[in-house]
Amino acid sequence: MAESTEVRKLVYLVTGGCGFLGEHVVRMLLQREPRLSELRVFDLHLGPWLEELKTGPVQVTAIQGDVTQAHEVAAAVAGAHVVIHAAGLVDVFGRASPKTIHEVNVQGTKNVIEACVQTGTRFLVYTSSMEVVGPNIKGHPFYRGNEDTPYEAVHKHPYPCSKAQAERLVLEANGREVRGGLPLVTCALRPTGIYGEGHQIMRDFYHQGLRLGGRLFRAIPASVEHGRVYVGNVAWMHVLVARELERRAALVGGQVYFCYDESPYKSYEDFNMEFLGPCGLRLVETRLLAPYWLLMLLAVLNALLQWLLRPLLLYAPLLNPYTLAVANTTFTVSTDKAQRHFGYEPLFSWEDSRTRTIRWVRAMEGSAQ
Ligand SMILES: NC(=O)C1=CN([C@@H]2O[C@H](COP(=O)(O)OP(=O)(O)OC[C@H]3O[C@@H](n4cnc5c(N)ncnc54)[C@H](O)[C@@H]3O)[C@@H](O)[C@H]2O)C=CC1
Ligand SMILES: CC(C)CCC[C@@H](C)[C@H]1CC[C@H]2[C@@H]3[C@H](O)CC4=CC(=O)CC[C@]4(C)[C@H]3CC[C@]12C
Repeated sequence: MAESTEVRKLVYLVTGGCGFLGEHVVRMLLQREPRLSELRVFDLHLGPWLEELKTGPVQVTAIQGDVTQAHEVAAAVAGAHVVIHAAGLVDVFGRASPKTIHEVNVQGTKNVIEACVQTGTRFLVYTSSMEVVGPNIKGHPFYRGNEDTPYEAVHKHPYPCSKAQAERLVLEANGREVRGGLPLVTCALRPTGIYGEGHQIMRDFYHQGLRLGGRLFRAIPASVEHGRVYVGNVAWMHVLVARELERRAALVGGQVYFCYDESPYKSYEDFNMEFLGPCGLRLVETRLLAPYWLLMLLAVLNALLQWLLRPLLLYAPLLNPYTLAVANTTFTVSTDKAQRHFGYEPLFSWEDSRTRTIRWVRAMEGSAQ
């Protein structure tokens, strides 16, 4: 915990505070926000690790709740100075229904905004996503673009649709009068594919590699770049922008920021191998064996099987037409907007991010080494 002579007087609320990103935001706030007096962690499922955080100088309040329930959200928001809204249903695999995704991501966000307005909370940071922009269903590349790069954002999938709608609501709410008469200040952060300690899909790839005798098979051409950002840097960006929302309200309010750091531009699979390689897995070149049309056929078959089996069981593999399209379309960002607007610099270098992630993969049970 950071010791500081600054007065602790601020109350923060982190929704989704027990998720992959949320846990990093919670820990980062405790380490790097010296003005914090109380940290409320709101989630549908509370993690046992929260207990160990309750012994420091900051009051950590765990709130088991559902963002789709307006009264639960309002009770959690009341009296908070800042809300970081990271709760969301991250599902591109067809596990949840489109209705549920909409309820959590859109209605949940509406509830958070209304709670701020009703209770007088003035600062709201929303965790959006690169998916709000793309890749679009036409497969247009977004090559090292920034927040102002023109791009035809066309969505059909429930997840990006819901994130885009929610982001719009948050940005439109900037300037609304909250209880007490002052204006609400909001902004949205758009991470690209987040990686780091706790990343479930990395875990899945690692275990799949172990099952396949230490091998993974290349499905996507190495030339397709996929944007990635380290979870610690995404968390740091949330902490920093939350702090600066008050001081730089006129500049930051109503803005969107991509989350970026020094992670290299690579294909999704080559990037994963930066961590899985040192943990004993290798990527086998099978592009000739698995051309794009064959992968698309498998993806469509998976979607069909999911639909057929739905009455009996949930079949939700990683490969479906949507995930294949996302993985197979270049989408990378190159921007310094967060640096210009609120002084963001990545807290973790690429070497640090890589080392930390490798250490986490190695610590997983059944390591290949
Ligand atoms: N994982 C990624 O690569 C990216 C994630 N994001 C966004 O970051 C945010 C966090 O994502 P992750 O940490 O990856 O996902 P996660 O699934 O690990 O965390 C989401 C958290 O929200 C909670 N939650 C879900 N439904 C809820 C509800 N009805 N009420 C209260 N809490 C609820 C979950 O229990 C979970 O702890 C999400 O908003 C997601 O859209 C954005 C870009 C990339
Ligand atoms: C062998 C397959 C073709 C490889 C499948 C990989 C996919 C599961 C993942 C490739 C790209 C990922 C998405 C991307 O990083 C952007 C995202 C942003 C979010 O806000 C949520 C997660 C995700 C949609 C992420 C999900 C997994 C991939 C589709």
